[in-house]
Amino acid sequence: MTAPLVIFDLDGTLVDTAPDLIASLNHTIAAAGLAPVTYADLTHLVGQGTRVMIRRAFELRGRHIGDDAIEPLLDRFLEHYKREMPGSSRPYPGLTEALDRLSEAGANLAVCTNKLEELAVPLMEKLGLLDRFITVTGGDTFPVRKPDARHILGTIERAGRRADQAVMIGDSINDILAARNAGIPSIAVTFGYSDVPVAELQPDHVIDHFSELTTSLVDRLIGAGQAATAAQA
Ligand SMILES: O=C(O)COP(=O)(O)O
Ligand SMILES: [Mg+2]
Repeated sequence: MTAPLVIFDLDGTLVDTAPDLIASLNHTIAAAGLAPVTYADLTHLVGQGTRVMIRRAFELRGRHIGDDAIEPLLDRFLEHYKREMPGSSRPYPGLTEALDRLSEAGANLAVCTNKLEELAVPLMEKLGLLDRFITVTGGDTFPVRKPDARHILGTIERAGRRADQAVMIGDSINDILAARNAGIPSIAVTFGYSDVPVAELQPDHVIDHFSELTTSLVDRLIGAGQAATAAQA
């Protein structure tokens, strides 16, 4: 079997960024007089990038915000988030061991996140993760983002690989839908920021800890995907 391409989501999958997202979001919306949001709120707000997160925070408080009004608030968020980076954000337990395991077995690793590239890349760099991945694509890398299949397919192309060699690992509906739309298998993690239990999203597999992310699991899911495609042909 050719070496797999293992594609990871970032926020809520590779790295626990919630405390810093909440701090920067609350700093941002305080400027508009909005009350601070909590971790429970964040699971409904995060997933579609910073602009959508700000808009959803306004909706949560019963306020509408137009596209033009978001831009200065986005700048306020970016300035705060970049200044504090990496703040208290840390890779999830067992991540580095899992990445070592996969790399030693010959897998290629990539990141497909809806976070802006200008935040995703330096965050990963500061956490010592960047060099492990052959490509990192963000929510603004292509004209579309997850759950659009083209975000994942574009990531696979940048990695120089094919869709039938890839698996997607994520924490939210955007990841599982994007994988389904791209026709690749998915693994959901239970420790991220989904607003529903991830099993309800019907991923191909669910893990509670990175110790469960083994090369045999990855090979099995990719092999099953290839078998299903062959059966349809
Ligand atoms: O920051 C977001 O809104 C989403 O980021 P993710 O795609 O890495 O989960
Ligand atoms: Mg995520």
